[in-house]
Amino acid sequence: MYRVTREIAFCYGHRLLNYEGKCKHLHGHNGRAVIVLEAQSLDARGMLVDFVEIKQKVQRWIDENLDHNMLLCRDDPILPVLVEQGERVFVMDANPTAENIARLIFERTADEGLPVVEVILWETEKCYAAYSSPA
Ligand SMILES: Nc1nc2c(c(=O)[nH]1)N=C([C@H](O)[C@H](O)COP(=O)(O)OP(=O)(O)OP(=O)(O)O)CN2
Repeated sequence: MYRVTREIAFCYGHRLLNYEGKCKHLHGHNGRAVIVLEAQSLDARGMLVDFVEIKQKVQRWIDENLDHNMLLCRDDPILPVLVEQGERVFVMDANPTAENIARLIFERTADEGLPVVEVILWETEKCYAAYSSPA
């Protein structure tokens, strides 16, 4: 089995709903997403997937949608205020935890047709969450 990974750094703001702690307030992170692809065989070039293809498909989407953006839950009461002020937001159906951001990037990578098996989202230097293919 072969694996390739590419790391994508991006900055985002968020806050957690239904959470008692400092993360219930608006704050930001320098996050890193690690995209893990897996396959049993290689193409004629000897590659599982060209690292450049991961950049073109996944990093571009992250740059355009998540980077320097506020990731907020659809139910967040501050959402209409920010929209009214012309602020940039990315609306999530779920609470914007590291787990749910990892899943969001996983599903986007799969939608691009890449053989993704895991996405790790480093939210801080010390904490990460991962989402992998259902068994
Ligand atoms: N399982 C999860 N736990 C937490 C999440 C999360 O997404 N999933 N998110 C947060 C906060 O958003 C953020 O990550 C801050 O965490 P915290 O450890 O409190 O902050 P620091 O890394 O700055 O820790 P210090 O010890 O204050 O340096 C919380 N939990």
